Amino acid sequence: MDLELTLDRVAHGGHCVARHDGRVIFVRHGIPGERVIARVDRGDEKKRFWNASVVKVLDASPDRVPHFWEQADALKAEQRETLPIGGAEFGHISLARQRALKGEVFREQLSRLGGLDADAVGFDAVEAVPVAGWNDDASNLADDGLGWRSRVSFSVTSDGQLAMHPFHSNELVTVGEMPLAAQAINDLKLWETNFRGYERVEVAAPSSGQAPLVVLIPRSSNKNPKLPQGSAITQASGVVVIQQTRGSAGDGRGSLHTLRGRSDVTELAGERELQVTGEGFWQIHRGAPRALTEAMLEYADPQQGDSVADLYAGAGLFTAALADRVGLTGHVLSMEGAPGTSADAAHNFANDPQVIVTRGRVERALTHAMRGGSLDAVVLDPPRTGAGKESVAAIADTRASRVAYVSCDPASFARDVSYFAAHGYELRKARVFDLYPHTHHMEVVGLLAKNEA
Ligand SMILES: C[S@@+](CC[C@H](N)C(=O)[O-])C[C@H]1O[C@@H](n2cnc3c(N)ncnc32)[C@H](O)[C@@H]1O
Repeated sequence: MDLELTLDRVAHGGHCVARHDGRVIFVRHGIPGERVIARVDRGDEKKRFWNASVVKVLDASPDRVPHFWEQADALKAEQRETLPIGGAEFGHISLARQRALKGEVFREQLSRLGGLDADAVGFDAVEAVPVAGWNDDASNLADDGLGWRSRVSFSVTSDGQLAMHPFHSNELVTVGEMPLAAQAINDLKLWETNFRGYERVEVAAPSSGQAPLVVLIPRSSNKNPKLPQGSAITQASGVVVIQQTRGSAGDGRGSLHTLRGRSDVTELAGERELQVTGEGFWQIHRGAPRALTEAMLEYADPQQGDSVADLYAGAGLFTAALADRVGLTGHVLSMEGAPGTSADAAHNFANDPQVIVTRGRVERALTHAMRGGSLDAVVLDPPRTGAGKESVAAIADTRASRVAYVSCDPASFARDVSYFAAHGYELRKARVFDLYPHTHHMEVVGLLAKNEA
């Protein structure tokens, strides 16, 4: 069903809100203020909320620009009678307006879920981040929002072609480029290799300049995965297979074996080189490690001799900076839940006596690891779901006076801020970074400080 709609404000998740016959409709691929024809894609008569996607623009916003990627362009997809692939749902909006919309979402989430005014915590505007490695000169880089992804995950069609999914769809659309990905990933031309027998292909282009690592996830029917043939495979620094059981090798519920070359990549964290194995977590945007570390240090403000914790630490991006700041007289508790990634952290800090790498889930392991002791500062960087009540309570029990909270979801961030408030922590400052250009996602860094009664 096609409806003529006037699009109202932006909503979290990459939609504009519209109303029709008393019903709220969440519309993708539009811009607030536009008059459009939108196709309802999830429209059960009984539901109060519908989802729709723009198929024609009647009155365009001055901020509408030609989409940089034909396969993700909703209007071109309509002409081809296909669906646009997901992952670049803001590509039809100027970057300046994308950032303004993300700022509106942050304000709205912080107010609705955290009960706070973004102005009161010094939030001004979403900040652009140059697509540059830690030690690269960023002064002459174009701000076009392309080439930032150092990690990409592709699906595979049953006949072995690389593909991506449209939003909320099981359909697969084959791809022959990924404009958001780093040049090193596009240069591999993975789409020229046949990946029959595999379900997913992930690729990581490390900041050290090593050739990318290819991670293959086989179909459950593929009991004896073989090395695919193609130039992408010979150019990669390594090809590993992750046989999944219920989770992933990162979770310790899968097994990882190497088909060719290396099974890890080397990432740069300032002066340090960190090992990240297989599909272990590393910040996706090439400029994120530096931008987030600097913001985290500004807020956590670790001093020589301090005792601090890096929670949800991954392979140790923030642990590295904290270890250098607190020095040999300080202590860093680096806590990570995924066994493979925690093993990387143990390897990465084997020569730093001030770092204690602990594998465990923060909500259960932090209290045990603290044994009633206290900390000067805590850094946390949980997954999209946020920290949650139990972890926030355990963090509050450390009596840290400063908490630097790094988050990739403004909703779970705002919710957790309200949990922190119940323990006497106040959000004092917040910055928002555009680490996912052309998508609706954003990265928030907040400073929570203990109210001195
Ligand atoms: C957003 S990443 C941050 C990693 C690291 N700070 C970085 O910047 O590279 C979140 C990490 O938390 C881990 N994780 C997820 N849930 C966890 C939990 N309940 N307890 C501990 N770690 C968890 C994930 O495995 C992942 O490595």
